[in-house]
Amino acid sequence: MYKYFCLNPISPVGLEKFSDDYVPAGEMAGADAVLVRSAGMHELEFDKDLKAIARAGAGVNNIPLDKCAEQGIVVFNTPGANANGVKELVIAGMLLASRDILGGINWVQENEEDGNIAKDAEKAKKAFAGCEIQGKKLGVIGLGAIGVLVANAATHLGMEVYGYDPYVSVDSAWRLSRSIHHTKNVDEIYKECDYITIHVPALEDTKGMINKNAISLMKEGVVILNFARDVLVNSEDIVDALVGGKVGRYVTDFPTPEIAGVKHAIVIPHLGASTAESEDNCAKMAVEELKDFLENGNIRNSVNFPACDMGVRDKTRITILHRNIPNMIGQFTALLAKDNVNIDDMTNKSRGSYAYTMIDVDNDVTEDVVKGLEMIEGVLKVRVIA
Ligand SMILES: NC(=O)C1=CN([C@@H]2O[C@H](COP(=O)(O)OP(=O)(O)OC[C@H]3O[C@@H](n4cnc5c(N)ncnc54)[C@H](O)[C@@H]3O)[C@@H](O)[C@H]2O)C=CC1
Ligand SMILES: O=C(O)CCC(=O)C(=O)O
Repeated sequence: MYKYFCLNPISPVGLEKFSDDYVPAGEMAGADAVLVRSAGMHELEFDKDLKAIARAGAGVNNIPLDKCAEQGIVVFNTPGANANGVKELVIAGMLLASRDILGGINWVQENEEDGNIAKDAEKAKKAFAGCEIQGKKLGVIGLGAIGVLVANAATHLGMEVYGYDPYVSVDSAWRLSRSIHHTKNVDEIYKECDYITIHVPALEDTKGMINKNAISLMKEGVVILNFARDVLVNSEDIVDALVGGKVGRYVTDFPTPEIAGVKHAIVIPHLGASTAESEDNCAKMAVEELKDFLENGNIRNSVNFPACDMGVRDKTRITILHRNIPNMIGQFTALLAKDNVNIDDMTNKSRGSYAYTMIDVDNDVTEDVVKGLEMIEGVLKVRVIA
């Protein structure tokens, strides 16, 4: 029996995929797995029962990845599962920034008692006029799951699209429309584009990337869209640029005290992935990843350990999360051989400082063998799935 704990509400469509071998836990302590959306986990303590955390979403800056790795806790995310939801809101954001739709709707609400509202609207509407996005230049920074969808959709709306991503994956490159101008220098986007949208993770080298230097290169009245993370945009610099008029509109999915209420900022309460479809997709993918890991030891879509897959388990499987250092496999196999445990199949994968070894064996595995494996310097967590 496995216990899972949801730190945020997770779509029941996903949770229904857990079999009767899984029970929801009332608290995190003692859970084998945690499901989370945006809840901050940096201040939490994890106990030794916790084996995996699944982020039902893309961004993992709310999870202490290194601390988890050190404790042998595998962290998963659900790449692409909410990308369409975000893409649609980015398109809406561009339209809200181009035409004063919100101002117009507010005007109607303020004048709802006006018996002459139809006639008065025809006079008032010039205050809410705007421009079209067709023919304008859009710069997309970050061509991953979301960036590619936004870039492709914008071409269908008649925009001229520039894309920048120095680490673009082969899959993303395949999906990207050929009409997109692939730039190798982000400054080209800053200088050329009327709309700039960022779709990169919050990392040390992306934090504050939109700052006064970047903004100084941009066109007067540029529209900046941020559906990635608040920290990517320097809040003082964006407020100054909005007040001074250099930035025409800043559309962000991340309310902060600094930006909420600033004129020409369009602030949305983190709704990018809040669609039934995205929530269901993320929850289903997260649950599938957890089940495959807990039942078979397979790792798919982890952000702190390597991908590793030995298929559906049909015999006793030993899984070892460990540091990526020499002579680990030699020590594991020597220890098993000493106890006459016959290895049927095994695999080892590494990623940065960490590695993972899966071993299928023909015999039962004794407590002594498990203790012996755990005592090997560099081993982080040992599990026997039988
Ligand atoms: N508003 C919302 O509800 C949501 C926000 N997000 C945010 O959007 C981000 C992107 O999501 P996905 O597209 O699904 O992730 P992804 O991992 O598929 O794509 C990120 C892309 O950014 C690129 N990148 C990394 N550093 C870069 C840099 N310095 N310059 C240019 N490109 C760089 C990577 O190569 C990758 O192609 C997430 O990390 C998350 O923070 C994601 C989903 C929902
Ligand atoms: O779960 C959510 O609503 C947040 C989605 C998000 O920001 C992400 O997937 O990175």
